[in-house]
Amino acid sequence: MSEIEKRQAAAKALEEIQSGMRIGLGTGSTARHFVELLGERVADGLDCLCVPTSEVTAQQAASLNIPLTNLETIDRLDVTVDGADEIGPGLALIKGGGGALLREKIVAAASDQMVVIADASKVVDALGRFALPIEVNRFGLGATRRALELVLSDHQAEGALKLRSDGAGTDFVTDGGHLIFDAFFGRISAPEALSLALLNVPGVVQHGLFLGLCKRAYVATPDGVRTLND
Ligand SMILES: O=C[C@H](O)[C@H](O)[C@H](O)COP(=O)(O)O
Repeated sequence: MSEIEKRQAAAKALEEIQSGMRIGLGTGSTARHFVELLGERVADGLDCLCVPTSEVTAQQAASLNIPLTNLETIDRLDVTVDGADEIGPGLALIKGGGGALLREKIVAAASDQMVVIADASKVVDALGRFALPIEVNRFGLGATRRALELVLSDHQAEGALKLRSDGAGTDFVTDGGHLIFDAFFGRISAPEALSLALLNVPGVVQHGLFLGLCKRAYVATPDGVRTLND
């Protein structure tokens, strides 16, 4: 996806933002454009209060003087704008390619609406081509891995579990201090059942299937931005 298309999708989502709104700020290269554009509106006098979904987004937003708060101080958000790794039927999503899935899901669930911004390559007929991130507690990692392997086998995963590395030979650690397994399914035919099975593993903190959360997606194509509704 070109940066131009990411920005076009972000600009479309920005049209939904009105003064006084409480906004969840997503994470990733597409959400980054939204935060940048929101920062311009704030500089022009827009009144808003935002909850970031990662330390990276918090730093970006703070650098743009976007007013930030948290979910202890406020109960609900009007809207969350975030990217996605895959957008499947019914606007079911895979998220967490950047490791922010836990905070992203907490913030999306506390929002009246979740709006996703992406390019057309993210839209799929069935979820699972992108590896599903599964955030796990470090304690009991071997036991969690074995339990997850059973879940993968029950759900006909095409590949193995892979503990995410940070690229420098050490484990990737999330903002919450957890680790991530990436699970290669190929095709997820029963997302709801898979979600429940994963959450049933004691060491699993959260997974990157976002089901029933996204209300609208703005998908940038070379011919313009398409709107998908759930
Ligand atoms: O953990 C990261 C998030 O779920 C991102 O929103 C997702 O990976 C999409 O990122 P990008 O916009 O960079 O493709």
